[in-house]
Amino acid sequence: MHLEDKVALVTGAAQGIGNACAQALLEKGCKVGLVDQNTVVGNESKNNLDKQFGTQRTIFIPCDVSNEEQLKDAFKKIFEHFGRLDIVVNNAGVNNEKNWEVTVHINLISVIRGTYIGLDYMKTENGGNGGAIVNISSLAGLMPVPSQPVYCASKHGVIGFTRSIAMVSKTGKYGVRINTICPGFVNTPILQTIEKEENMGQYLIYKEELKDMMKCHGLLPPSLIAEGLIKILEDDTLNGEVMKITTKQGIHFHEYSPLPFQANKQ
Ligand SMILES: NC(=O)C1=CN([C@@H]2O[C@H](COP(=O)(O)OP(=O)(O)OC[C@H]3O[C@@H](n4cnc5c(N)ncnc54)[C@H](O)[C@@H]3O)[C@@H](O)[C@H]2O)C=CC1
Ligand SMILES: CCCCC/C=C\C=C\C(=O)C/C=C\C/C=C\CCCC(=O)O
Repeated sequence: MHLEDKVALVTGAAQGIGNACAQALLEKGCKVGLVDQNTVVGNESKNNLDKQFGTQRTIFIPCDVSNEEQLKDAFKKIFEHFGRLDIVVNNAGVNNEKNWEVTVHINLISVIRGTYIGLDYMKTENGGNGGAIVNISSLAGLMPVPSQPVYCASKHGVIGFTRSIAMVSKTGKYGVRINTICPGFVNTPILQTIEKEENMGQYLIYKEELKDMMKCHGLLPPSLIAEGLIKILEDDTLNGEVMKITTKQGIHFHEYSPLPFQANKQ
């Protein structure tokens, strides 16, 4: 996809990985709908981006992605404001093992819903222009992490959903590519949650182990995840792929064995 003049919607865009993705999309000439529940930081972010790219290139929509009506309304506002939608980045996420249902709701259910709403706007049979959806998972979506069972489950779910819906999109000729990105530890405010009882609950005892893991593997800059996003968007051959980003290997793809229900077709 050629990114100049395309319109992107990024959830969790106020800070961290979402903000880096918005910045990278703007650098490529996109217009970006910034969606986040944090109105204060969201407005600050928009102001910062306005200084670099001008006031017309972004719109900030306050929205809790786990609220169906708010999420649908955010898509509608961004579509009506810019007149089209080409890219959706379902990035908003939390780490909460205490109030764990919230983690499933934000990290998995809202990603599924964001994908379905995105498809409604972009798929060609609905009169859309086609496009691309990128769902942000985690390396924790590919391996167990003892202190984060629900976070892990939500991220495994994102990968299973994304790979499956990507196949549907291909066979249904939706014209929309759907991929996922799995970063290792990234230097963003979410890492501070491992220090807090309100986030970790019974797993707070693992915080030193997690800190050691971070020290051992190192932290990725959010800009590298944005670089991975741009690679996926610009390469029209990618669909249903799981991009991994680590300090050791940088940007690379997870390799799977052929699927049983595809083997006969090849
Ligand atoms: N930082 C890391 O080490 C890694 C993060 N990830 C994933 O990347 C994504 C982004 O995380 P970070 O930027 O690191 O976290 P962050 O905490 O810095 O940023 C998350 C953003 O999402 C927003 N958000 C949270 N819940 C929301 C909701 N219900 N509605 C709307 N906005 C909401 C927050 O306000 C915040 O602006 C998450 O899905 C996270 O699980 C994946 C791998 C590693
Ligand atoms: C593992 C959860 C930590 C607490 C939640 C806060 C932030 C979330 C971060 C992640 O999603 C971390 C991603 C991966 C952790 C799993 C393995 C680390 C291996 C890193 C590497 O190989 O570079």
